[in-house]
Amino acid sequence: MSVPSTSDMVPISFFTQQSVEDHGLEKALTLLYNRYKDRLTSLPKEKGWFTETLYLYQGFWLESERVTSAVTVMASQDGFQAQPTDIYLATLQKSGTTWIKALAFAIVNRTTYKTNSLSTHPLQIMNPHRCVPFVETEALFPTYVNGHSPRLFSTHMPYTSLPQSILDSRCRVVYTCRNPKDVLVSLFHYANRLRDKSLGLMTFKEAFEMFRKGLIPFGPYWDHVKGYYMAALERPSEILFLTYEDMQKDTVNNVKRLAEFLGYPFTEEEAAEGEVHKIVKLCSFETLKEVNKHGMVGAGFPNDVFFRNGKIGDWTNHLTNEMSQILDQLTKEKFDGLDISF
Ligand SMILES: Nc1ncnc2c1ncn2[C@@H]1O[C@H](COP(=O)(O)OS(=O)(=O)O)[C@@H](OP(=O)(O)O)[C@H]1O
Repeated sequence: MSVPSTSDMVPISFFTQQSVEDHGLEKALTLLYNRYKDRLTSLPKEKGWFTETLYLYQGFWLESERVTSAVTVMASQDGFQAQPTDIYLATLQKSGTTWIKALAFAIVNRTTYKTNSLSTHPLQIMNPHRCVPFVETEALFPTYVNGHSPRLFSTHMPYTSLPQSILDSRCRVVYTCRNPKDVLVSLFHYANRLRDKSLGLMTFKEAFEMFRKGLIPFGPYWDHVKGYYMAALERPSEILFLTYEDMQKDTVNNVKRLAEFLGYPFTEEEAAEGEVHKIVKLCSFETLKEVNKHGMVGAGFPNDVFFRNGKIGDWTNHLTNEMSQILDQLTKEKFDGLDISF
């Protein structure tokens, strides 16, 4: 896979083979682990999905040593500096992170990366995860070095755990959530592809039991969603709350809404030229899956792992009636009084 040279617009991503080799991802994670291990040992623990351990930190379960994990969250809280023009794309894993990264990147950078010259568009060449870095990974390797604005970041951190500088900066935050039953199914397949080989494969029953107890990375699911939902109610001009399902059902109008919220509304001229549709197509599951058939995002993360089937409702092929009812009941209780539907 050829990688375009770094420009002012694409952040220098540590998430490339080259820089992983140069800097040593494992070494960086080990350094962070050593810095925070005293804090980790005092935390409640459970079995992880990807690694041996999930730690309960600030009310949420975090894996031990991964790119987005307890130690990278702690390091971000200690050192991450937000800028007022930053844009944050927050999600729980498997809720549409890759898709929203592609859309936001394409929208914000559309004058530099034109949808008319698709063959050179970064999203036709590399994974959306390489175009938009995680806040959590800034603690490992800073990615924006050219004073580029706005900086686009994603994060899996719960609202209440965001670095204080993000909360204080009043930057724009986009939160995307997804039906918990589809999140569970997606996470189950993802974990079985990526978890430490020594742990063996998970059964779906095992995954379900952990999910319902809230034991997922950055979970409980319901608390994560509710945290951002409440924040969006309080600060609607700063936090946009989207669902994966709405995005699927009416992609065009939600992309327009996203562009407006981000401060990059489509002009009438662009609308007449079909720019919205071009961006929707560029970021569609089918297009991105094809681009990402081969290669790696970075060490241990094949490009194709982020594109499974991209549909609403695959849970019907995995959950028994009883499992479905249990999760429906939990969702009803936890989201009581909130206007969230899938
Ligand atoms: N462009 C686009 N459009 C629609 N759906 C998409 C797209 N890209 C990825 N996907 C599907 O999203 C699921 C992966 O979720 P995330 O991107 O949040 O995963 S991650 O947190 O970044 O690991 C995963 O869902 P499942 O297919 O149900 O497993 C992906 O297939």
